[in-house]
Amino acid sequence: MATANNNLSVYDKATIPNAKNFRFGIVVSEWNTNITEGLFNGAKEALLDCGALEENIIRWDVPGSFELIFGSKKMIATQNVDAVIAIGSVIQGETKHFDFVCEATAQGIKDLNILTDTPVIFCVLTDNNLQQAIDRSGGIHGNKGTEGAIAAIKMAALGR
Ligand SMILES: Nc1c(NC[C@H](O)[C@H](O)[C@H](O)CO)[nH]c(=O)[nH]c1=O
Ligand SMILES: CC(=O)[C@@H](O)COP(=O)(O)O
Repeated sequence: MATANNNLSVYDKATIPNAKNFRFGIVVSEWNTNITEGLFNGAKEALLDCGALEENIIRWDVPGSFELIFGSKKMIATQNVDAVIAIGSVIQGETKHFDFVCEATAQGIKDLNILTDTPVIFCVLTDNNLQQAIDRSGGIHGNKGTEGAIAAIKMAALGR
């Protein structure tokens, strides 16, 4: 189902585990910060709404989405978190750089989910233009940050 038909911010709290006993790392890319701040706000609000404690939400900033990989790896290694939300916004420019950044970031985050025991949520928008990013970071299609937070809670609770 395309996002256009599926609001990213809709969740039923009755189906979400309580997050009060979990610690969350959120690694945020500084590229397109107007977008990533909206994603972060959506994620933090959803975590708190589902019972997470403010002191159990650790935020680190990294230069770009490619650096989400190392930032998430270091967050896992040093901060004793139950899940990491990797937040980025990649927007198509004039060259093929978009393709390489998106692919490398997705593959790197996938690798962390294989190589570590801590779930890393891929909360990275990969948009053709700024409007698509705006629409998915608190706009008409909701907030992928909210979606990422719910995924992080569910994955942190997996097997508990
Ligand atoms: N163009 C975007 C980038 N590019 C930067 C890379 O993510 C990386 O920081 C650089 O290649 C140095 O390693 N990053 C985004 O997050 N969003 C973009 O639109
Ligand atoms: C995703 C990118 O790296 C891209 O926004 C950079 O823009 P350009 O391809 O015009 O150099």
